[in-house]
Amino acid sequence: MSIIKSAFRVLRFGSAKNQLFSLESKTCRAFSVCNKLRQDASDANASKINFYVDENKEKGYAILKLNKGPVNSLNLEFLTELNIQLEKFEESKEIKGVILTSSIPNIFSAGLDIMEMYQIKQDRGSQFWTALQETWIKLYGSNKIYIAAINGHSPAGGCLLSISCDYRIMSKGPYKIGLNETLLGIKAPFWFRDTMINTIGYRETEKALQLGKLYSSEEALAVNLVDELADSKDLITKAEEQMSKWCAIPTVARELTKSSMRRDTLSKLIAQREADTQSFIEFTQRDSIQKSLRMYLESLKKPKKSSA
Ligand SMILES: CCCCCCCCCCCCC/C=C/C(=O)SCCNC(=O)CCNC(=O)[C@H](O)C(C)(C)COP(=O)(O)OP(=O)(O)OC[C@H]1O[C@@H](n2cnc3c(N)ncnc32)[C@H](O)[C@@H]1OP(=O)(O)O
Repeated sequence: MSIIKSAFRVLRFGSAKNQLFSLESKTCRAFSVCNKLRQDASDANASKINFYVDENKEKGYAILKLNKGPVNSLNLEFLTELNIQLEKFEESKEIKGVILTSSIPNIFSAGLDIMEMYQIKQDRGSQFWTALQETWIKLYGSNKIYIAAINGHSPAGGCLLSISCDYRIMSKGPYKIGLNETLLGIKAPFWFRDTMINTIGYRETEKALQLGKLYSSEEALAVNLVDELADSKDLITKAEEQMSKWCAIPTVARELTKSSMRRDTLSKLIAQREADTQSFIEFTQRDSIQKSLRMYLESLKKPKKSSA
């Protein structure tokens, strides 16, 4: 816990502001295969391998594979580890860009870990929310090139991760992506909303957020929520091709352009991080919200109907 607390302090008070101003399936063929891979991911998780990093310094980019079974849900510990890794990328002279993907079949990320909000406690809740803010600031405000290779479902916080990147390629298949918070009885935070507006525009975001819409991959492409679709087997190759293209652009000009496009959205949260954290705690502690979260958790835990 003390490691988390010190990392939390570094991340909380460390580089976020400087960073801002310095820059600126296909479905598994058989359930048994899928379950085996899931189990492997869970085993790796038990030994605390929550993500893998594959750095190709010659080509100038890294592949970051989320690996926190079963569904890459974002809890405090995972976010803290991710933030440390994102900081390492940011400081690297050799790495120009990162492909963000998942090693778990059919799942990019299930978003925030609902257990972090259910029966929330002030102390941990604040640390959790601050770590999430930090992840977003680091990703959305990064100087580096981030390409999301979305290999499966990507609801809510999973969608936020991908729309914080510079380019998104999604696997063809029965996958869903979007900000579905209203379906959980909660309102998407303003910085989730604004990142979505910056990606798909105001009107589409207004509809999507009110309805809690989860887009199929084809629908996501049609509204520019993702930039490209790929067969699952080609996803990483396509992301690498795209990365090479982005890496070939003059770095400073690209960074300044990115920074100028994203500065206002980032500044809004940076100016009110503590108030945003407090709102999160107050809002999440409400009885009505806790009731919605409990019902949602129960619905997730219901035994799945056999597809046979
Ligand atoms: C005045 C007020 C102002 C307020 C301002 C601030 C307010 C702030 C409010 C708070 C805002 C928070 C924003 C929230 C963002 C989020 O990200 S919330 C999380 C949303 N995520 C979801 O809805 C996804 C839920 N999961 C799924 O739909 C499916 O699991 C899946 C991803 C499609 C995968 O399906 P499948 O492969 O069939 O796996 P499952 O069997 O469903 O799941 C496996 C186990 O994982 C558990 N699980 C799934 N998702 C989560 C999760 N997000 N958190 C925790 N746990 C999860 C699931 O229960 C299964 O568990 P077991 O049954 O124990 O195996």
